[in-house]
Amino acid sequence: MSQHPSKPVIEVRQVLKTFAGKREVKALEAVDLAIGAHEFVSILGPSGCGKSTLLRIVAGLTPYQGGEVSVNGRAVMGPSPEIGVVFQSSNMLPWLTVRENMALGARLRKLPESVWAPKLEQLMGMLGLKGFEQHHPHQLSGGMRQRAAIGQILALDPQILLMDEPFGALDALTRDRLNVELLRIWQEQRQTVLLVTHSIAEAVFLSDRVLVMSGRPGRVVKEITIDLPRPRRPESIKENPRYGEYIAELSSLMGVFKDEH
Ligand SMILES: Nc1ncnc2c1ncn2[C@@H]1O[C@H](COP(=O)(O)OP(=O)(O)OP(=O)(O)O)[C@@H](O)[C@H]1O
Repeated sequence: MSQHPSKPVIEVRQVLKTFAGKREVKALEAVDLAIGAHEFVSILGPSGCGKSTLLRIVAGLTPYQGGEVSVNGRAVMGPSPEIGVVFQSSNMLPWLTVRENMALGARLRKLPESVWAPKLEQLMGMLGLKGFEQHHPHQLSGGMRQRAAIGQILALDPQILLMDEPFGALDALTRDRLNVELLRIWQEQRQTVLLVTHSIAEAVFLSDRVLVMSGRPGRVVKEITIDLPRPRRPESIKENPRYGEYIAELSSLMGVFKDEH
């Protein structure tokens, strides 16, 4: 399952994860996946099947009990600068401005301002945040806050982007717009992306491949290659008959699994 011809950047083999507690939860069982350089891969699966857990394991934020996880051929032992993680709600500090928040990671890593400042300028433009540099997070719309959160991560130039429902809290229109922006940025910078989403349309629009997980304990049970031309635009892609076929195939697969909680 999930074989990729080039040497994988992210490789997960037979990973097991059980949360201990009053009621033990077996979250993941024998998860396999491999993601090649510059690929955009999405994970779909019923609620509670372990998608976020899997992403956090790859990010080095959550330990696991069995199997192997490697990034660029090295076993994941903890967070690493080559990986940037974007969560559903932005983790910007409310007392800092947008610019200060976006510069924070670079400052903490003690990178010289001459390196990150021009990059920040470019990102502000790309993300439509010009003119909002001195605003505080609460002065931004939800969509802008999430753009700034993505900017915070991109400012660190990660080779790999892990995204957990980054647009899940936004209205449909804003979400569609940010998907277009994300794709534009990815087209330019070609990070290796692993995205967790609940939206079949989002997964099809953005991805090279979509992985479908089973209900808990989650496993990757299906992999669909999205063979749609790039660059993709929402208007033209929806006219492609294959788009509808992928949506239908994934909808029927997702219908098989019940949400678990
Ligand atoms: N820290 C934790 N302690 C105990 N159980 C946990 C913890 N984190 C997650 N779980 C459990 O593990 C299972 C998988 O959770 P996870 O958040 O990875 O699923 P998900 O597929 O991302 O769900 P959703 O789509 O609803 O966000 C769930 O049953 C959840 O309750």
